[in-house]
Amino acid sequence: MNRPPVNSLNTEHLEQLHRALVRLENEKCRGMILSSSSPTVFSAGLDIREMYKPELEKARKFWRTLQDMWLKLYSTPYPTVAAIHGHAPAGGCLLALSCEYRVIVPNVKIGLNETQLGIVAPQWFQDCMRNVIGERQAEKALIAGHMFNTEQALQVGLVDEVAADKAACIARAEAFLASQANLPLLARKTVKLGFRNSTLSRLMTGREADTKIFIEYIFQPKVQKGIELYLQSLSKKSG
Ligand SMILES: CCCCCCCC/C=C\C=C\CC(=O)SCCNC(=O)CCNC(=O)[C@H](O)C(C)(C)COP(=O)(O)OP(=O)(O)OC[C@H]1O[C@@H](n2cnc3c(N)ncnc32)[C@H](O)[C@@H]1OP(=O)(O)O
Repeated sequence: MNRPPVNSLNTEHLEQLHRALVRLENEKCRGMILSSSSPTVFSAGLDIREMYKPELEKARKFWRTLQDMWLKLYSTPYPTVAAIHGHAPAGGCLLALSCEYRVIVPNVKIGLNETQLGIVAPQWFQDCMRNVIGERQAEKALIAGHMFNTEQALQVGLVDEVAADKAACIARAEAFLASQANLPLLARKTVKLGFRNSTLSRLMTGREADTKIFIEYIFQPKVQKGIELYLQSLSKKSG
């Protein structure tokens, strides 16, 4: 990902990611490392500006593009690793959770923090967390909107490994891909999809309902007010 300063996910960036995933699949890619050009941020999650006073059709397109990208990422036939050498809140955490393996560096915060922002992580975000860390830990983390530090993320199983820095993180991600390289492709892909199918189907069969929930939620005046205040707090911080 290379969308400075924080790889926030707007419609255009989501489309780029989606196109890249389609291309990798068409080219029979043998593995992907999802990484960031930023030295300190993996992805800041959804671009909050896409949800602030949007036009209805633009908001719908934004959400459908996010759904398209995630459906592709979660179901890739090739192995995927997230090299998390920077913070990964909310949608950034979703990207990492959607890969098959996660390597993180020290001093990083990762989690589905939506509750803390006064919004609700969509059901499929929650499913991804549950699938990785289990029901009990996911429920606790999501209710609190908890951001895990590196040690906590390792302990709870949100990530698989800690590496010292970006170079080591990429090297460990490559080692994971190498460990998968000799597995029969069809068997590997079938098992992966078997595990992920119910989560994928839940969104695929309820896409329109999911979009409607998103639209109705973000168009509420009190939610818009919350987004406005949050945007102000973010830009004050950097100002
Ligand atoms: C009943 C059922 C209802 C279901 C309803 C479903 C509704 C679901 C709706 C939404 C779901 C949303 C999921 C999300 O992903 S929301 C996004 C959450 N993300 C965050 O909270 C992260 C916010 N950012 C940060 O914490 C930091 O920026 C960090 C990533 C840690 C990086 O810190 P730092 O390096 O110090 O950078 P700055 O904070 O100074 O930021 C630099 C500039 O980038 C802007 N920024 C940051 N994050 C975002 C973002 N997510 N979107 C847009 N812009 C962002 C920030 O304002 C700075 O901009 P500027 O320099 O112009 O001031």
